[in-house]
Amino acid sequence: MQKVLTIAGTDPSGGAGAQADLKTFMAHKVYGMSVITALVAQNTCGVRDIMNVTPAFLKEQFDCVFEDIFPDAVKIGMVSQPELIEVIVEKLKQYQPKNIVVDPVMVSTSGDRLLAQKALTMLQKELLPLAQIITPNIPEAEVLCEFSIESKDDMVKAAQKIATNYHGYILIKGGHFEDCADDLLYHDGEEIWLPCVKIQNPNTHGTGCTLSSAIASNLALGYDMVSSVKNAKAYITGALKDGMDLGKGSGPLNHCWNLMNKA
Ligand SMILES: Nc1ncnc2c1ncn2[C@@H]1O[C@H](COP(=O)(O)OP(=O)(O)OP(=O)(O)O)[C@@H](O)[C@H]1O
Ligand SMILES: Cc1ncc(CO)c(N)n1
Repeated sequence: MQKVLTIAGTDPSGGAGAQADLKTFMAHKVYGMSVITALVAQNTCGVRDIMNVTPAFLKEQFDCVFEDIFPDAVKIGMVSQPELIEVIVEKLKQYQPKNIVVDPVMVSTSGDRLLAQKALTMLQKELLPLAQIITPNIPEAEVLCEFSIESKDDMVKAAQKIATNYHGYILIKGGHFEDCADDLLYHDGEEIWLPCVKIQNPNTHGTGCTLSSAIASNLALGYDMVSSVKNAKAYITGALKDGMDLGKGSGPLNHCWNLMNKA
């Protein structure tokens, strides 16, 4: 059984964060584990409050997992404090897991800031270099490349700029564009586009969490990076097409979309 760990914040309404990650792991038939960075009081309408764990408690959780059930892949999501990023960097260097996916979560779908400003430098300088792949959405890619992204050409320029400081795979997600949801996978000067028509579904809470967890699951299952990203894109597209509609805001995804027998 392949084991996958998420290091992330929570969502009590189950659509994003660690809860979405664990559902994604389950749907990929891998064994899911979670190290929690923060308790987040949120739902489909927005974030109300954040309670970060202490660095010491984060360390304990890390050791509990790695001393007992060593993961085949690790996905890192919301970490908003520099002290917590520091612990993650230290522990990843200590344990050296093979497949590391970093979703540089900065702002929630509802527009709430999830990354403290002073944590950004630490994220860019210390955490991103440890990842095999990073998965920024358009606003996050704009922060990393320091110019605004209006088109697919800009996505390529952004990836090229980010690649001057970061040498792993870069997946820039196009979900925030109006007319299409094409994602760009960039590595070593090579561009691979993952085209997708925009699905008319306002319920996109946790799409980024789900995509990065699906990539981690596929890497743990032994797929190479390009296949892992393509499989994950197919998974998120299927979940969006399912059209489940829960909650009063931007609703969550149905992770059972490919498991349910729809007669
Ligand atoms: N309406 C849509 N139709 C098709 N694909 C979409 C749509 N919205 C998002 N996606 C896809 O979902 C994945 C996640 O992208 P998105 O840009 O929404 O991430 P995100 O902003 O980090 O998500 P979140 O912050 O909500 O977790 C990408 O593959 C993107 O192309
Ligand atoms: C805990 C958490 N991580 C990530 C996101 C981004 O959607 C969110 N809303 N909440």
